[in-house]
Amino acid sequence: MARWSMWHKPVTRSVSWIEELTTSGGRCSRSTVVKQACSESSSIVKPFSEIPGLWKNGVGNLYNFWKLDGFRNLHRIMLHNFNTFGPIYREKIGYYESVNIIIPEDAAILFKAEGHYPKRLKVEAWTLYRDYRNRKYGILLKNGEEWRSNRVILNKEVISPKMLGNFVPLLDEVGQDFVTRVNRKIERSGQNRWTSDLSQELFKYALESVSSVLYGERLGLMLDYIDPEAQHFIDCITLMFKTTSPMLYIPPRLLKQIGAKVWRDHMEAWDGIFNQADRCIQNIYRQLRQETGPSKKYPGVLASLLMLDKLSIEDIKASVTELMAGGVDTTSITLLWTLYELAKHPSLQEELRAEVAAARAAAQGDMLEMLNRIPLVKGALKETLRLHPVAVSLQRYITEDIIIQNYHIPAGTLVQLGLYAMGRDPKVFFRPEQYQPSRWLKTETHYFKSLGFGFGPRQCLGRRIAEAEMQIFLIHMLENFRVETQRHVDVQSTFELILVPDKPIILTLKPLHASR
Ligand code: HEM
Repeated sequence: MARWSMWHKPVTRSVSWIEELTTSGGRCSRSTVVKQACSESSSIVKPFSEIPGLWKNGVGNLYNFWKLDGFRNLHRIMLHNFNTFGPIYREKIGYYESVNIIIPEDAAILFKAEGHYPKRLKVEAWTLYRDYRNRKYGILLKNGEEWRSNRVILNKEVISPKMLGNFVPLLDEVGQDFVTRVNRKIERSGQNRWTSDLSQELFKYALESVSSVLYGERLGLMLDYIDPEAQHFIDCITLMFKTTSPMLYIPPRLLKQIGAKVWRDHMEAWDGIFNQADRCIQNIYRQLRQETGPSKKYPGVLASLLMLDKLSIEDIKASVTELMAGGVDTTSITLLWTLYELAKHPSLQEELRAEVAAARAAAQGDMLEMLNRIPLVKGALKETLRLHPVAVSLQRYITEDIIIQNYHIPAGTLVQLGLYAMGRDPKVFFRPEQYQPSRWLKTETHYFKSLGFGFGPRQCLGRRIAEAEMQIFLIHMLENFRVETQRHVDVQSTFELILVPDKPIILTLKPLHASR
């Protein structure tokens, strides 16, 4: 515990160096200043080898990790390690080696050292699949200059605020259809309510939303009969994530060689994802070639990229597939957690409902305008991502030497910010166990605290789509239904590469208005 109380002192020093660096007119290189600072204060900067942690025996650590069911408990193990070692620790599990940090100010130092081509942990299972099937890497897996040149083009079509006007009407339509679907379920129940594990419904909502933005077309997942291929795609994404986590620690090449089931399942999952994405992409490509004149309607991200003609078709296909795969479990699980929290906090739910009603009245129903008037709804989503982040950690290979918590960390090291641990740390968030969306409205500093979508040029490419999709969903749900949950059901997270609920979340939706 003594370590914890020392946290903030050295951090202030490190940050002021970085501030000095960034305000020095850019003439002095950062590494030079760090080196200078190192030599001036070498008595207090401790070497890399002194960082506390378990990093000397990767195989032994892997065995212990496996005994602790670490493949599913990674987030809890990280939390425990920060409690044991303090705000920085080094670890090696199997062939995976990293330095882990938790303090927002240290995150600022990390991201300042990410370089021009930020690089995350390489997920070898994903690259091995593409190499094996001879498929191109998309934006998620590319690195270096190729990543940057692709990302600059994709940014304009996917994450630029200008695109929101195109995305919102498409997402709004899906949101309205979800309400109709829930009303149908309520009607059929004959009990004026619908109680269910909503996860499958939310997967469909998320896939319908992201596909509608990517392809400018609906897949029809809000209808009673749905295409079995689309359902298969959803199942494949879940399987793909689940089978990735053990392969973070055991080399997938080895598992492939011995024909391990986890590798075979992983291949099957990616095959299903690529096949469905190929079908959607070919369909739009065919339509585009048959079109005669320009259309006023927004054609979707894929068609826009094809018409722009700045990326090769293979690059477009690879990135659109990754956008489609990245756009399902991420938003749907965040929405599920949000509904769960709102069900547990009925008066907060009423506050949000009142905010949405006022926004609807002030914006006269204009959805784009409404999105500017719902700060508490946005706070609720941030709060969900604080307590239930999709990613356990953010990672970067640093491109220059840095000093964190008075330890020297050499360039090339994989440094991870423990997002889950940070969100639950009482030194970072006041009463972290409480779900309080209003904490994000206060003027107190949120410096490097809201990192659910990552940070900087390598942050989540789908962020704009995800945020709009989730805000629109909550607007429609709050306007139409009251969400309730069974009392005393405590749901935790489990690690399946992304964090997911460890048991079904059963929710009851009750209509606010009598059916017409
Ligand atoms: C609640 C929803 C979501 C969360 C919390 C989330 C979170 C993240 C995080 C933490 C990263 C890594 C960022 C970094 O390293 O700094 C990421 C990357 C990425 N996300 Fe998301 N994501 C969400 C939804 C989506 C959606 C809807 C899409 C697609 C439409 C998407 C596509 C991507 C892609 C392509 C990348 C890789 C970008 C790159 O490497 O340049 N995500 N996401």
